[in-house]
Amino acid sequence: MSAVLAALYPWTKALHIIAVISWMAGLLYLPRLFVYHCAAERGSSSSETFKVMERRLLRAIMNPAMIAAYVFGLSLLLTPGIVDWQSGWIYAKLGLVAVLTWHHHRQASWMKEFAADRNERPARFFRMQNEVPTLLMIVIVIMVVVRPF
Ligand code: HEM
Repeated sequence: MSAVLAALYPWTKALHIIAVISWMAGLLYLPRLFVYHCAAERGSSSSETFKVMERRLLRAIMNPAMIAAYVFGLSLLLTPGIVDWQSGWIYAKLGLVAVLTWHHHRQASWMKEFAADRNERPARFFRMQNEVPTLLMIVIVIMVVVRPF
């Protein structure tokens, strides 16, 4: 098992990065759709179009990309010699990934509110929420590449 993971390491890392990029693209784009959706009248054809776009983005891209990021990320964790469990960066990274995952689920619950025409939040709220995954992504990448502690 360890030998297989070690042999596959470059591929696992490439697939992890591809999955993370796809997940981040969705986490950054879905709140933008919510911003425009706020301006569409309930029941209008544009509101219905936003519902379809939001559902497809979450179900067809974000959910599978998140699962793939976890599967390949966990495989990297199990690859011998990759993570030194005495260093702090890996705990910081995994903690921030947990916050990112929580944010993913918040976005999914907002999508359900829009789908049921029950959103009461203003466009400004979704504009501000857009900063959350951006900040998390910056710190996560610094943790895994710079490994400051
Ligand atoms: C989903 C849970 C995740 C787990 C379990 C995980 C775990 C890991 C591990 C163990 C590595 C290997 C480090 C190495 O090869 O040196 C890695 C690499 C990497 N991860 Fe993650 N990760 C996760 C999510 C993320 C997220 C959300 C991001 C970015 C927003 C990210 C960005 C990266 C990058 C850029 C690398 C490559 C770093 C390098 O060049 O060595 N990961 N990840």
